[in-house]
Amino acid sequence: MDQFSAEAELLPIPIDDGELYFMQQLPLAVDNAQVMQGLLDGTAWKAETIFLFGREVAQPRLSAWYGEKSYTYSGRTFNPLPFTPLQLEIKRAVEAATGKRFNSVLLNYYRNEQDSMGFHSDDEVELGPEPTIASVSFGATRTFILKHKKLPKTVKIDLTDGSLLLMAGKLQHGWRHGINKERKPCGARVNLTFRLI
Ligand SMILES: O=C(O)CCC(=O)C(=O)O
Ligand SMILES: [Fe+2]
Repeated sequence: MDQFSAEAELLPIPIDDGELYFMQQLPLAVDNAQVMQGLLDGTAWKAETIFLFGREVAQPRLSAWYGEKSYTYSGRTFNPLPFTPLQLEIKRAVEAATGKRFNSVLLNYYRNEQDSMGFHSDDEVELGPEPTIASVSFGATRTFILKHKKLPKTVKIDLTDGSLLLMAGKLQHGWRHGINKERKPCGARVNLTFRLI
């Protein structure tokens, strides 16, 4: 992948109440399919549970937390595993592309069209007042949906294989985001959200 090709440009997506940037292809030393396979095989995937109306149910996806600091997410504290070499390589590429630093990553594995992520803001206090979160996707394209908290506004972004989405500024204050189930069958997708705690 050519570092200076148009695909590897981090471009702003105009949005009210926050900052959003998109890069079509994060420049990496190996191709996306190899990275995807490495992440599928080399991650300690877990079916985390959540409490829904007083009942414990499995989240509709698998996930794993890696990095240098423990972290509270959806009211639960995660003790991360140390970064793997592949994660460090992706982190290095993300830091080069964004000029930002990260020390943890949440990985999510959407096995098929039935897997999803509910609407939320990544606004935990550990992330600071204006969290900068870099989201890298591999595998099947899924639609990332942003819903404004106060206004009837929705923004949809196709997160394609190899893409990088950067959320920054007041975005987590103004918006929630999530991934809906798909009606049509689709393959597996892995997403990494790099964060600084
Ligand atoms: O899978 C995605 O693109 C979204 C992930 C996300 O919102 C998160 O990890 O907080
Ligand atoms: Fe999120």
